[in-house]
Amino acid sequence: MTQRFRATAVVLDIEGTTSATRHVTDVLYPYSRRRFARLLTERWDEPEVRAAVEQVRELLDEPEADARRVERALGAWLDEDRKVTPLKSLQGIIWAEGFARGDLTAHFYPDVVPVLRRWHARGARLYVYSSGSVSAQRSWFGHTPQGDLRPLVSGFFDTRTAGPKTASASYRAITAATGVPPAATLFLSDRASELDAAREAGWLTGALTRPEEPHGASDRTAHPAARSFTDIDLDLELAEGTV
Ligand SMILES: CSCCC(=O)C(=O)COP(=O)(O)O
Ligand SMILES: [Mg+2]
Repeated sequence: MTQRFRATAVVLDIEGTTSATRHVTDVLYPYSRRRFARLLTERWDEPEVRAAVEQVRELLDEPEADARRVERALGAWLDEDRKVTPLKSLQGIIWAEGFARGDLTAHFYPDVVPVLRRWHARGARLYVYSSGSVSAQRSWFGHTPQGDLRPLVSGFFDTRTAGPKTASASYRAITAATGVPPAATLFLSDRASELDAAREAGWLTGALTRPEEPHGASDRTAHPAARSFTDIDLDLELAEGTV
């Protein structure tokens, strides 16, 4: 069923929305898991690695946790698919290098890229908000089978720069950064808990209910539901009171 939204900006979730969860869990996750030990031993003193290690120690409440202990924690969080900021930061470092080397390629559902190009050409502003780090998001959009999609995107947000995806304050922080009124901002995600938080911040919401997605919102979600991007009709005429 086609869903019509009057919005000037669209904020995109990645996993389960633009892209297959399986590609993340079956390709990217094992790639990072195999490289954590080396990153933590050989690059322990790099500021980005150190900052993430300190966050891991805080979460564990173990200020002296060494590289082996940190690696074990990262592995456990991966097993549980915990979207924890330091895990995502360290994965982002590893993945950025993997994409740059040509080891990794992103996945986008076939309906997504033509629609994003069309929306962008018509003047919509596109943003990304994912649990994956901004560095991972840039690499993902920069290395797709459909080419480099980064020119389509006006800004990237993650749990470090905006906050947790299930907190309405995070969506308010994104609104402050984009300057686009909440009522003219559409968030597309597969997770009802994220959509609930965006709606609480006054955003428009669209649930992606792709049948092949394991965590996808059900068709009976409280949010307007679309099975693919071709079911989303974006009306770029500015709604009264949104400017
Ligand atoms: C390319 S970003 C890596 C994907 C990832 O690690 C992740 O957790 C995605 O979660 P999302 O918020 O996009 O559902
Ligand atoms: Mg998602």
